[in-house]
Order: sequence, then C-alpha cells, then structure tokens
Amino acid sequence: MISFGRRKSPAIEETSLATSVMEAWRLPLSPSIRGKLISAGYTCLSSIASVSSSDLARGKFLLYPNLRRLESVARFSLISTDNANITEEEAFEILKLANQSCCNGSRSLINGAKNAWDMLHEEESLPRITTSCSDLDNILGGGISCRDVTEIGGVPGIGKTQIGIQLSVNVQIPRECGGLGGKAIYIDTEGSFMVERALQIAEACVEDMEEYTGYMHKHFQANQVQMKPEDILENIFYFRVCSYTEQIALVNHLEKFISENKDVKVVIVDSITFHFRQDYDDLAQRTRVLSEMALKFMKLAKKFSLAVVLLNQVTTKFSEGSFQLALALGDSWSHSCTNRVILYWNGDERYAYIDKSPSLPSASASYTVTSRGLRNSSSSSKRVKMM
Ligand SMILES: Nc1ncnc2c1ncn2[C@@H]1O[C@H](COP(=O)(O)OP(=O)(O)OP(=O)(O)O)[C@@H](O)[C@H]1O
Repeated sequence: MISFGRRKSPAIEETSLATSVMEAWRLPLSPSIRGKLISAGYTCLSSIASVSSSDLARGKFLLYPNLRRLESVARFSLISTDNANITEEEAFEILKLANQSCCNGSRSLINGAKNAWDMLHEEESLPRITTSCSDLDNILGGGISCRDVTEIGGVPGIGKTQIGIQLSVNVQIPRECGGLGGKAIYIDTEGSFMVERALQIAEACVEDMEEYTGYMHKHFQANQVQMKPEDILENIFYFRVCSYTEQIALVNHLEKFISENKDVKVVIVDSITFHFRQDYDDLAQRTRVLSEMALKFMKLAKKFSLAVVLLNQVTTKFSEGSFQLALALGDSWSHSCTNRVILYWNGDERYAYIDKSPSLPSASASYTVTSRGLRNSSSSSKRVKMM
C-alpha cells in the first residue's frame, strides 16, 4: 500500500522554511556569503554539513520543493539572491562553521541529560514555602514546592486569597530562619488583595520570627534577624489586571521582570481563570490561550526556581445524577499544573486535599484562617492513603 505524507499547509511550510533559513542565517558568515548559501538552497545546518566543499563551491542547487517561496523569504530577510557562486575558500569556511554548529547543538542536548539519582537529590533539596500551617505543610511535603506550578482551588470564602497573601509574606522569611529570603509577585485579577490584611499577616510573621531568633540568640548565640512588616510589604510586587488581554500581556512580560528581579521566588495569580470565564466566547481558543499561559508559568518556575501558585474558582457540575464541585475549566485545564490542591468545607472546618501531584500521596489536612493568618486547626490532620 502506498501512503502519502500529509501535505503541510502553506502557513506551516512558510514557518518551517523561515526557521530553517534562520539556521543558516545564524552562522557567523559575512552577509554576502550567507546570501549566496541561502540562495543556493542550503538553509538548514544538516543540509550544508552533508555536502562536499566542491559541490558547495560549484553552487550545486539543492532540490528544494519551493524555491520561489524560499526566495521570497530570502528577500524578506534582506538577503541578496543575485549571485550564488561560492568560492572554494568560502565553501571550506562554511562547512567548518556548519559542522561546528551541528556538534555544539548535539553536545548541548547530551549535556542536558541528568541521571535519576541526581534528580532525586534535586527533588529532595528543593526549597519549599511554608504555609504557616504545619498540618498543611506536612501533606505538601514541607510546603509549596519551588520549580512547580501549583493550582489551589476552592469555593468563595474558603481562604484562597488568604493563602496567596500568606505565601507572599512567608516567601520572605530569611534563610537564617529556614525560609527562602525571596520576594513575591501578586497578580490580582479579581481585586481581592487587601493591603491591610497583608500588613496584619506580615506583623504576625515578624513577631513569630522575633520569638524564634530571640530564642536562637539566647541559646545558640545566633544573630537576631531584623525585619519590619513594612519591608515585607515593599517586597510584594502587586499587579492588578482588569481584562484577559492585560493578563496575557503581563504573563508575556514576566520573564523580563523576573530577570531584573531575581529574588522573586513566588508568583501568585488570584485567580487564573476569572477574566477568561467572564469575557471569553471562543471556548477552544480560551483553552489554547490558558494552556499556553500555563506552559509559560512552568517555564518560569523551572528557569528561575520559583513557585507559581494559581488560585482558581470552583463551579458546580452535574455528574452521576448529582451536582458536584469542579474546578473552573476543570477538564480542559486539568493537565496544565503539576500539583493541584482542593480546599473544601467539612462541617465548620476548612480542609485542603492533594488532588494531583507527581510525588506526593493524596492526603487531606484541616486548616484555619485566623487574624494572624493561616494556622493549624484544633483537630489533627488526617492522612488518607489512596490505592
Ligand atoms: N482578619 C481576619 N481574621 C480572621 N479571619 C479572616 C480575616 N480575614 C479573612 N478571614 C477569613 O477568610 C475568609 C475569606 O477568605 P478569602 O477571601 O481568602 O476567600 P477566597 O477563597 O479567596 O474567596 P473568593 O473566591 O470569594 O475570593 C473570611 O470569610 C474569613 O473567614
């Protein structure tokens, strides 16, 4: 049976063509030699490295399926296509550089490999941000993991914003006190961030640190940490976004912002889906845009070793004959985060449940929201082992 390859759409063809032109374009050659090379049809490094210097010098054209389109890309890239004659010397130089670039490319890929033992150590030594609730920290393996995207969802009033504020304060706990000594980015889409509440939680955090460092100073001659609640507020970078376009623009800008503020160790989005649920009509496109956004957050988390916390609303969904709570955009969005924590009420008590994690067992723990922030509830945590 003869199978025919699926024909790429003109747009895809043009994009891949432009990408391969970029490969030749990146070689450190003079513009005139580069122009000759591309106009002879040698665009990607593998095609250049596979010919002899004499073939290249003779200006042997590669069989290119759509040279006219190549020429239009070349013209667009301001490359001269008038003269395709390459001298022997130029051919030799081109081959040398192309071979070097090919080798560097594969070497960097091989260098990227890690062994599983190193990965295990890396995982164990990953810093975590405490939630100020030791029961919750326990089920989270010590706190919110840096280098991961964690989604926290729950009904209105369950305490999502309180957790977001608590984390943006706690990320600043100095290293001497077992913290990260970092800064926070708070992206507020709903207008729920209250600065007075952040000050209240910061004051409680400073009091706890003074108590801890006072004890350490008295018994172990350790330095006392001087930190004021005002310092904590100064280290929370607050962004208010009022539409999904602003949200997309901000997320695209974050990499630059964090490169300039490398101390940022947590990014909180409160909430991730708010504008997309309200104003977005095209559901398929909405899923694509949100998945792309989640991918960008994952890249940021890995690149800058920071925690991304996406707060999310829940909706009711009719399933198996009854209404059940489901995270907003649940099904379409479900693969976009590494960890997912669901907050829920059990009687009068607030509970957190690990719904998804590649490394933690499913478990639940109770917590309470006090005037000082998140704390353990009076009842002890409950671990539910899943099959
Ligand atoms: N100063 C405080 N002292 C004690 N509890 C507080 C204080 N401030 C807030 N809370 C508790 O936190 C709850 C509000 O939590 P939060 O605003 O984080 O909910 P949420 O899940 O973000 O809700 P929404 O989805 O509506 O934004 C209040 O109902 C109250 O129980």
